[in-house]
Amino acid sequence: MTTFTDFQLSRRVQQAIDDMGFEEPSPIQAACIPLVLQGKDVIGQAQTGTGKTAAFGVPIIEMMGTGRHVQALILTPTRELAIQVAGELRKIAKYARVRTLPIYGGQSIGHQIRALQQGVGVVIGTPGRVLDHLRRGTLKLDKVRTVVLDEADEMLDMGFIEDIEAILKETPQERQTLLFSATFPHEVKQLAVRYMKNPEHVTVNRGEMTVPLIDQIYYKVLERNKLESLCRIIDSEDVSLGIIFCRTKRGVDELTEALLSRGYLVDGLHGDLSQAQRDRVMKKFRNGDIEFLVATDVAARGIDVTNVTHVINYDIPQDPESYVHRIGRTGRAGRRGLAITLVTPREFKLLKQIERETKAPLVGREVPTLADVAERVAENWRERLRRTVQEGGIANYRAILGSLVDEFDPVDLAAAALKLASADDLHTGEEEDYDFGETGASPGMVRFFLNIGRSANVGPGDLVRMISEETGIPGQAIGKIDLYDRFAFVEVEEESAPFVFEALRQARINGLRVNLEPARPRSRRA
Ligand SMILES: Nc1ncnc2c1ncn2[C@@H]1O[C@H](COP(=O)(O)OP(=O)(O)OP(=O)(O)O)[C@@H](O)[C@H]1O
Ligand SMILES: [Mg+2]
Repeated sequence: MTTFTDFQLSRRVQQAIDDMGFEEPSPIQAACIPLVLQGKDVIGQAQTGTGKTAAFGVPIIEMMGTGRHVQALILTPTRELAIQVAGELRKIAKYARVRTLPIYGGQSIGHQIRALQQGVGVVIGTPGRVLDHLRRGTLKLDKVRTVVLDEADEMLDMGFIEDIEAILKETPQERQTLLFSATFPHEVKQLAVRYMKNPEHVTVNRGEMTVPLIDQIYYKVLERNKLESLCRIIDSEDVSLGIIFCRTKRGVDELTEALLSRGYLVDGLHGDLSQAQRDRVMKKFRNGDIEFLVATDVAARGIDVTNVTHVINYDIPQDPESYVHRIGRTGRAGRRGLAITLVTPREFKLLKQIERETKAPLVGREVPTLADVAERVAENWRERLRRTVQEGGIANYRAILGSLVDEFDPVDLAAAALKLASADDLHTGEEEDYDFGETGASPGMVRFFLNIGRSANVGPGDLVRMISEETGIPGQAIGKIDLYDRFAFVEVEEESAPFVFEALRQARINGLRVNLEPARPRSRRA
């Protein structure tokens, strides 16, 4: 087993590592630190939350020479990540007297210029702002020894590649180049080699892209019930801190509003906010002042906040890499985490693709019914009562009950107190829920009425195939089909019913408009 002392680091750096509480190097650190110290170019791939930052940060600080020029440049895709990586490097450099500085858009450039003029050893920046400084002549990279692309596959992707090339041109040819990420699509590795000299490839946990400590589940949801489904899921989970990912900035704003108005403690983060707002939101999140951060993919990569117990993909990620990074915001540094993905019928194919490419063990679950949620909430209250009785300190409250104990049944009194204490939190009656009711179908099946218009030449086999293609559910899940001239009755398994219903409601099979409804849909309120 490797220990940090095996690297024979200077006392200043070793002491800082001890202060950070790192007892032994993680596998990616064990493999990369010696290589980087030898001056090698490295492509380092390891799962999310396994210490890649220190894998390059420790040797960079260790190798720092004297002089007031920039010796190392670290590029990150987002401002929040630049700030965070700078923070980690500052800790490693605590005794080494190395100045580190994050430079990123949205922050006063004058402030950054003054800081740069004082002499900075390690610059951590986003490409746009780094280029800005290069053009103004306020940043010189001609003596840089080491360049790191953190989240390298993202940095070498369309959005950044031109900027990266322009920045690399300003650095010496003989520089050391380090690339790190949890994901490296094959094409990126091929491209990356162009900027490197005989790079060493370090891959930890080959073949497993996601972290085993993260449980991965998905819920099939209907587009129109998505918000309600999300709320039920959150209500039935014991969340201490979570991130909810949306596809668009507008989606973030809308969901943040909707959750706030339902009384959840949330705030939103995306690229259209001012830097001051972004800083405020991140601070609230890191302090645990909010329960959920609602964010675009701006928070998907690299962000390290301890105690994130839940990551929820409200909108399914558009590619497997994004999935890996998003869910990697939980389950970090050996902790457990839960990743939840909501999938609408149209997105089912995407889910299958993610499952295939990440080999992610995704388990499907049913959205909790209101009764399920109510039971979970009730159980939480029972647990709180149990704890309060056991912990004691309630003698004064007993006294307050006074003569009530003679007038009423103690259980009635307790129930009344619970009613007051829980406010609206506890649901005691039955409520509206999704219910297809009795539809005269075979056991375990739900029967749909399908209006197929004037498509006289569609046979039962065609229908099964089309439904299966459109929804991604296997043909076996589709039962008896009664085909008439312009309509059909179709049976599907009960658990797939809402799903199939939604998919087919929107579908235009073979250019024909399809109207579908449960043979007898109804909702009830007791
Ligand atoms: N050797 C270590 N021992 C204990 N904790 C560590 C060690 N190395 C790093 N950590 C901690 O683990 C957490 C995750 O580290 P880091 O952010 O570097 O992960 P990462 O591999 O870069 O993840 P991502 O792919 O999400 O960017 C951090 O809080 C970091 O301080
Ligand atoms: Mg990282």
